[in-house]
Amino acid sequence: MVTSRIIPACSRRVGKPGSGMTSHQLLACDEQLLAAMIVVLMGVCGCGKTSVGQALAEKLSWEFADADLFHPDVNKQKMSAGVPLTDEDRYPWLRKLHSVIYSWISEGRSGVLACSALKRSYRQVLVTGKFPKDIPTSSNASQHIPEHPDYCTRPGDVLFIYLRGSKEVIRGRLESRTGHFMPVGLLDSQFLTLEEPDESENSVSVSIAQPLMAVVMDIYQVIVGLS
Ligand SMILES: Nc1ncnc2c1ncn2[C@@H]1O[C@H](COP(=O)(O)OP(=O)(O)OP(=O)(O)O)[C@@H](O)[C@H]1O
Ligand SMILES: O=C(O)[C@H](O)[C@@H](O)[C@H](O)[C@H](O)CO
Repeated sequence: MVTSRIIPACSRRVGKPGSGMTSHQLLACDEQLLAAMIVVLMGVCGCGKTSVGQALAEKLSWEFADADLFHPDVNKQKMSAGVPLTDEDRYPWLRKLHSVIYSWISEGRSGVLACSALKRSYRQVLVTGKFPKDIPTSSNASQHIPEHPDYCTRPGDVLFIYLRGSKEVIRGRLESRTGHFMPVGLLDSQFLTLEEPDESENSVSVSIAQPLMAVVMDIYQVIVGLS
């Protein structure tokens, strides 16, 4: 169930789901009306970003990327060892994910990105590609990846879908999950780090306390409503 909805700043048309045409083909038909749309499924570990994201992207015939595949090994080793990531660990990773978003947009392809994006500042890096001003100059994040001043998306290009659930429900799902590097023990720190998106961000909150395909359909209806 969608409980709070924040309408994106910029209304848009996207490739009609189920039309049989890719968003790229539709863009070629009418460049004025159609634009790529990026949906970021965000939330704490185990909220369903990957499962929901894969099913949603398949239903829409959109691109899909899982942010976990973009972590450097050192980040995964840290999480596997039960140590939460820091801002410095996350910023270069978020910048890489911004590049994924930007390449989809610049090629007129709509896409779904599964990414925790726990803090507001992380979501800003995803959207703008720029690090916050207060990042320490000594940080790995600012040293390893150069700034791209004109490398940003437009308002409304990126819609955040916050997969909202209780710690109890998510803990239960994580305890049943197998073959994943993320330990259940990091769930508390994920909730502590989480800054839920507010009215100032292009965001929609969706309850995950329902079957997987019901979550997917809630999000699908939001997207159809924007097209
Ligand atoms: N709505 C749902 N109902 C029941 N089980 C679900 C639902 N959504 C996801 N799951 C299950 O919960 C577990 C966690 O889901 P998933 O791995 O997709 O979460 P995630 O947010 O991508 O996690 P992480 O951030 O750790 O990669 C999986 O075992 C998945 O099958
Ligand atoms: O920001 C973070 O702490 C990370 O992205 C984590 O959320 C993990 O990548 C994910 O949850 C494990 O799969």
